[in-house]
Amino acid sequence: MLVFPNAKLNLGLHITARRPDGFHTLETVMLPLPWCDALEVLPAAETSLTLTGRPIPGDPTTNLCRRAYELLRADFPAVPPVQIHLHKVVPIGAGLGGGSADAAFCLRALNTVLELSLTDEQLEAYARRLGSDCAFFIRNQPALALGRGDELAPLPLPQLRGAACKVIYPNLHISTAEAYAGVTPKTPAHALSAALAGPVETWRETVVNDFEAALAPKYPLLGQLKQQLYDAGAAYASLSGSGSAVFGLWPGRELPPALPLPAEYLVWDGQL
Ligand SMILES: C[C@@](CO)(OP(=O)(O)O)[C@H](O)COP(=O)(O)OP(=O)(O)OC[C@H]1O[C@@H](n2ccc(N)nc2=O)[C@H](O)[C@@H]1O
Ligand SMILES: Nc1ncnc2c1ncn2[C@@H]1O[C@H](COP(=O)(O)OP(=O)(O)O)[C@@H](O)[C@H]1O
Repeated sequence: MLVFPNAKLNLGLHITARRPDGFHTLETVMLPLPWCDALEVLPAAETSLTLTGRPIPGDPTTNLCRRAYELLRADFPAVPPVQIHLHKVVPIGAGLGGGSADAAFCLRALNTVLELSLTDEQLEAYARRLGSDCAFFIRNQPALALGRGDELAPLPLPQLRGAACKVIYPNLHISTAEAYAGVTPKTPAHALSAALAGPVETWRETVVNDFEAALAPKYPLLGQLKQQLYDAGAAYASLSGSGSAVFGLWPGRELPPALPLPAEYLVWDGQL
């Protein structure tokens, strides 16, 4: 079975408290971004994971696809071995949730290939054990995320349907744990879902990603890229998640011409 794990964007992100287990509670809205990896899962004589494309840091045995399979095998010891191939496209350490998407799409593909008949609720429970963001990718629809980022409620965003979007990855890996460590949690001035109910043009004043201020002293480049997107006419621009990818939105409009950016940056242009 061949699937295409897509990335996500965060629209606003409030870090509201630090939990005793070291994780943080947050309020964010996530939406699927059609920038995709390719993942194939097939029954096989022996279990294997092969990787092509963008190099993934860390030991392949800790790859989230492998961990997804091991998690299911622990509960279903009779499942046959599988051959997994991941072609990595989405940049890593970008705030685009690429690894989390691979994990969730792998769980979904294994559910089909191994005929486990798990429900979305059950798949979300497995996904949560692999990472805070993973559960989002099981249903893979725009959602308000609370708690550790894994308590999800659908939040349709009709004003963004078909919006033009540009994502810039400035070839900079930001560790999620390090980014959280730099933020002082606080109660948000107003609820994110209320701010997002307004026209996209108002979001510049009302929708905030708390990681931006925390990362600004160390990475002034991120603010400069955001300004470049506004200068190119974006209705809204922001860091995604804990960065380093920055995106701009042009609802109901064409994308601007290519921006002057260093050759080593990756740019995704498309429609939501
Ligand atoms: C910041 C967000 C926003 O959507 O996305 P990314 O920027 O990573 O894409 C997420 O909260 C990232 O979720 P995810 O990438 O799944 O994180 P996890 O693997 O669960 O945790 C990695 C590390 O981040 C910190 N962490 C993560 C989630 C959370 N709610 N509180 C935390 O403090 C912890 O230090 C943890 O050890
Ligand atoms: N399949 C995978 N793809 C990407 N990263 C993976 C994968 N499996 C494990 N990882 C680990 O997860 C970390 C975070 O990956 P990712 O979700 O892409 O980050 P972010 O959401 O911050 O952009 C990486 O540093 C990598 O070591």
